[in-house]
Amino acid sequence: MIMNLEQRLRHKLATRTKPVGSLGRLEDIALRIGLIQQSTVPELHNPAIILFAADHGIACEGVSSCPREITHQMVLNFVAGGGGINVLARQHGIRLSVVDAGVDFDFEGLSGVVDAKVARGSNNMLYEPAMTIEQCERAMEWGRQMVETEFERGCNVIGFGEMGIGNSSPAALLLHKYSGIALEDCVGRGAGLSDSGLERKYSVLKSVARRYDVREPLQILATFGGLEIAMICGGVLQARRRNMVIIADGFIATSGFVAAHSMEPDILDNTLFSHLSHEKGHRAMLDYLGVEAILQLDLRLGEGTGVALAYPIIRSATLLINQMASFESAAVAETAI
Ligand SMILES: Cc1cc2ncn([C@H]3O[C@H](COP(=O)(O)O)[C@@H](O)[C@H]3O)c2cc1C
Ligand SMILES: O=C(O)c1cccnc1
Repeated sequence: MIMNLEQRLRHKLATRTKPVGSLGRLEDIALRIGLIQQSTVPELHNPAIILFAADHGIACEGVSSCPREITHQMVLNFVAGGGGINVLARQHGIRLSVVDAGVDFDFEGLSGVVDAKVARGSNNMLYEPAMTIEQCERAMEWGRQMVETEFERGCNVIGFGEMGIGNSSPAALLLHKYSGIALEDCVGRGAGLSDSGLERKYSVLKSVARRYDVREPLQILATFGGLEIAMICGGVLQARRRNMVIIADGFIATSGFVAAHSMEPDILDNTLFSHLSHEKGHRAMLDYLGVEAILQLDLRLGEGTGVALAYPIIRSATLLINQMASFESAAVAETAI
């Protein structure tokens, strides 16, 4: 009998020295990566996380519990190696690039920050679209270029992180606009809003949502998105083109995947979803995409931290399918199961 690739992968998993199916979702992950790479010996090389940072015009409407300056202060912290993502990327041997997608601060050529600044933050979408179409396209192009650089370095597994005070607002609006899910179910506390802060955020975002009637995917992204989210969107599209394994992070980064999915639904074939965030709309977001997350740790940080935490598990899946003995090679009786 001639088996197709999926059948061969399933057969390989079923004949490793373990009860059938006992590696649970790790088997699904191995299967997925095998299908992406069209190989029964899938391998991950040179893992990378690209962290895109940007400011947001909407942040001055009191939609975040934090002041805008934290965006650039955190970028400096990432460069110094002190962010949560720095710790996790170091721990797991993941290359981290930090990109100024549109921070309202002059880093003056600081080494360790890629200068991709399209603007000093997005516009306040309460009054005008967050980005012009041209800015949005430029941001997407930067995302593509950053991924291309990683591809040229031999990277075949990539994740995206974000930093940008106020960016849970564009993420909520993008989910609402692309999916049609009620805005109320998309808006959460972000970095830590109080009850009254959450009410204010919802009322501001309701005004924004009503202000524009745009339906075309790129227009939605330009109107309601942010520069770092547009870069993630462009990056995801390029990573799919280069047939990489793509790892999605939390609510905010995944909004870039929702945008990419609206332009090219096939990105889902290459994507693994690292974790279910504590942020309110994330479960609805994953349900909308029809996917399940690997981890559930109540993280609500972003930065790519979920990607870094899920990576060793994803890698384990490839090591297991490649390195475990088969019943035959180890002379273990298959009937033992
Ligand atoms: C110190 C600090 C570090 C962070 N790292 C990521 N975020 C996260 O929180 C922000 C989104 O939440 P909101 O929309 O409520 O502003 C983003 O910067 C996100 O990356 C942080 C937030 C803070 C305060
Ligand atoms: O899930 C996320 O990406 C998230 C949630 C809250 C704050 N920052 C990021």
